Amino acid sequence: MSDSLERLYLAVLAARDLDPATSRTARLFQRGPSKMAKKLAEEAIEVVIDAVNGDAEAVVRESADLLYNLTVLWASAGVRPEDVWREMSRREDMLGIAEKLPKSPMKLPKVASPRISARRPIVALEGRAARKRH
Ligand SMILES: N=c1c2ncn([C@@H]3O[C@H](COP(=O)(O)OP(=O)(O)OP(=O)(O)O)[C@@H](O)[C@H]3O)c2ncn1[C@@H]1O[C@H](COP(=O)(O)O)[C@@H](O)[C@H]1O
Repeated sequence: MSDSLERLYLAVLAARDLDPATSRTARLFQRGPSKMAKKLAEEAIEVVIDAVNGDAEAVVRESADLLYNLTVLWASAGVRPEDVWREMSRREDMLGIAEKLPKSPMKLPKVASPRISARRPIVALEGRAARKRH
């Protein structure tokens, strides 16, 4: 999936300077981040509604629209796909999303693999405020 998103991101960057009269992407760049954010939010709501209605095919279509609008907003914000992949890897290295850690401190295996010993100590996060202490 990341390959598809990276190809789309490059296509969005290339379309930024096209004629807004013929390119939706160029039109979104012309109208700015608030319009991009509005479109992204609209697509997210469309995905939610279709999912609640159990319309899997519509969820697929709207998810593609959502990802398109997300890559446009990334480009506008100067965020690259690899920046997001790096953050996702960082979370994966912390044994999954921090909020999902067990409440008690993790007992790491006696013979830790190099990757585990290099990891920061794993602690349960009480909630969002705790996450700010990173
Ligand atoms: N991947 C996409 C892509 N996905 C979705 N969309 C557009 O986003 C729309 C979905 O959002 P909406 O449902 O809100 O669209 P809408 O119902 O027409 O409503 P409005 O946005 O017009 O208000 C679709 O109708 C598509 O026109 C896309 N438009 C462009 N791309 C790619 O972006 C690149 C640049 O294309 P251009 O923008 O055409 O230059 C190319 O690689 C394209 O394949």
